[in-house]
Amino acid sequence: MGGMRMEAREVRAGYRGRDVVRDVSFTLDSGEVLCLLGPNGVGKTTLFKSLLGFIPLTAGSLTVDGRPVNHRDRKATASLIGYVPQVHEPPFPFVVHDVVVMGSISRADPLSGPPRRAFEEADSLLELLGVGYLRDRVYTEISGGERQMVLIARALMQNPSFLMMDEPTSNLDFGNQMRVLAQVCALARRGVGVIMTSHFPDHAFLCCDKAAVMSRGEPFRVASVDEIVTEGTLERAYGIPVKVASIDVPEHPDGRVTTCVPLLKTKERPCPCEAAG
Ligand SMILES: Nc1ncnc2c1ncn2[C@@H]1O[C@H](COP(=O)(O)OP(=O)(O)OP(=O)(O)O)[C@@H](O)[C@H]1O
Repeated sequence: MGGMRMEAREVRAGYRGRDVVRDVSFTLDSGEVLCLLGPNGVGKTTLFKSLLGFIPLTAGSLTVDGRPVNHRDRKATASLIGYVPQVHEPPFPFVVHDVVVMGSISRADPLSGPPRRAFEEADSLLELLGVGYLRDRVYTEISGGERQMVLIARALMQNPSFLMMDEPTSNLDFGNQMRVLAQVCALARRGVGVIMTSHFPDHAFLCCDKAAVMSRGEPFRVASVDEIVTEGTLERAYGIPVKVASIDVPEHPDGRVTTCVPLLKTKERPCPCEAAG
């Protein structure tokens, strides 16, 4: 893999003639992780849908290594850009291994079905993500965190150069959120370029190289996480006071971590113990 560049230029997209996403430009190189933040309804999923070709661009372009991405060529696009949707429950109780194999469907010959090696690949991807034990379980009967890993394995069946992950940590407990973010880092180390959305600005500091905060009425800008995830940007986007703090953590490889703290007005609430006294 290695050494590819995705470039979005002045992308616009929306629904029924109304642009939701305007003038989105960024570059993403192999091995980079871009975190897309922004309030509910601002257009994160819409941007994903347009970059994945589910809805048309009304202006602008998407290229990889300077060549326009042709979404009509499904096979070629599938190996270029993979997609991990939000965790959902499918209508049928498929076995986990089959859900992963289905990820190879755009590569498959429609008459003969998935190639034999797809079955082995599905096994090794589940192992790689640490969930080999789920292989014969029923997808509807596993937890949200386990489902997320299965959906990542399914997307990786295409061996995509770039991966778009829509809220990969939603509905996950604290531990599983971190396990998924650790997998995002591992994918990037293996050369995959990742774009992920999150509702937690801390996630950008935890595992991303670049960030963008989509905010109504503000231009879209991608830059380093430190440049983008600032108190001013978060306050304007989310409408709450926020402190961005760096704290010393000797156990951390960098010795310091940065975290975003929402400033709730806790002083106005009496402490329960005071009220009791
Ligand atoms: N199929 C659709 N038809 C028309 N409008 C839509 C459609 N899907 C989304 N929208 C509108 O587009 C805007 C952006 O929605 P989108 O789902 O992209 O936001 P989001 O940033 O992903 O939100 P969230 O964080 O809540 O998932 C919203 O105003 C939404 O109502």
